[in-house]
Amino acid sequence: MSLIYNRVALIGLGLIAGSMAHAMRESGLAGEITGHARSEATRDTAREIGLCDRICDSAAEAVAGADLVVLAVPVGAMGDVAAEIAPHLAPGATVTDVGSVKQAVIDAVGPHIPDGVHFIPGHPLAGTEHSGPRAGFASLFRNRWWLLTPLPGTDPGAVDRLSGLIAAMGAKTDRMEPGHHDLVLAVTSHAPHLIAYTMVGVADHLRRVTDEEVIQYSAAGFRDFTRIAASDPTMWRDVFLHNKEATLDILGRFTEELFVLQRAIRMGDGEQLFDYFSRTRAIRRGIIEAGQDTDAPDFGRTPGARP
Ligand SMILES: NC(=O)C1=CN([C@@H]2O[C@H](COP(=O)(O)OP(=O)(O)OC[C@H]3O[C@@H](n4cnc5c(N)ncnc54)[C@H](O)[C@@H]3O)[C@@H](O)[C@H]2O)C=CC1
Ligand SMILES: O=C(O)C(=O)Cc1ccc(O)cc1
Repeated sequence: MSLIYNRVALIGLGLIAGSMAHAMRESGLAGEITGHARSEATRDTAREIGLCDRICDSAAEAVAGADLVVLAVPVGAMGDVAAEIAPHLAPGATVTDVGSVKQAVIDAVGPHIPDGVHFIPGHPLAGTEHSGPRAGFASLFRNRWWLLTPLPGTDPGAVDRLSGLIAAMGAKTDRMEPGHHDLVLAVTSHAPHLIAYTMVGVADHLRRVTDEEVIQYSAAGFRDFTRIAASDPTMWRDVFLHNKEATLDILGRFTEELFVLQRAIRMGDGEQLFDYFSRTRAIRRGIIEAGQDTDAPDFGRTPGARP
């Protein structure tokens, strides 16, 4: 594959920026990659592992002359970073971000973007529970969605160029309205993370009573909860504070459903439980049959594939 941007600046050098650096280097998509992180320790680590071509001590230095700037910091830090880099952005450059929330980032970053610079908010739907400059890997985005939420009137050429970079890193792009993005992600990612955090908290209380049994004998479902609950606390604090309404809406609905099931258990209403679980099983099977879960076992869709 070939060069798409001459100079890419990565602000924030964690899992996502690191994975982008590896993916861009693997395929020669950027002429030069500069990087900056707020903490000296992170910059030192990034230098030590050769994450970028140049690690800069200031964000201003990193973005100077860049034709693509990627904001890869926690959602709550996006506005301050945008204010800091704004006077140093090159005319015609594109600024994108990778934040898990879109409307709040647009509100915080948008006002700082100078005329003649394209701002194209984005969100890769790919990640792990690991963070920091050593966490990134080139294949993170492969076969994953990367949503863009461009504002009306954004230069289509700039959006196509960024989409080209994302596709070259192996991801699939789609476009969405920011408010809709935030609602969809509240259902599919933000509320589930909060539920995982809560469930691990509950088990932690119980563990004191049951002498470590909960963790020792935990089956796969609970292990997944503990993996998710090990995610970066700063990042997730910011997600909930900046997608407050949608997350509270979904958690309200979740609580109502939970009470329905709780009552069915109390009343011994096996039929209601069975019907509910049959519906959710059909939803999961529908997702797999539509080929929308690339991680799922094959279930005989492909002739000759192992089940
Ligand atoms: N971790 C995940 O699974 C995913 C994260 N995201 C989003 O990507 C963004 C980055 O997340 P990760 O790479 O996972 O985080 P990370 O915690 O691995 O890295 C964040 C980096 O930002 C730096 N930083 C923090 N505040 C800063 C500031 N004010 N100025 C400069 N640097 C600063 C930190 O030093 C660190 O290098 C977040 O907005 C997050 O919501 C998006 C998709 C998946
Ligand atoms: O590790 C997991 O299971 C994730 O869900 C990763 C993830 C976290 C945050 C995002 O905004 C997108 C993806």
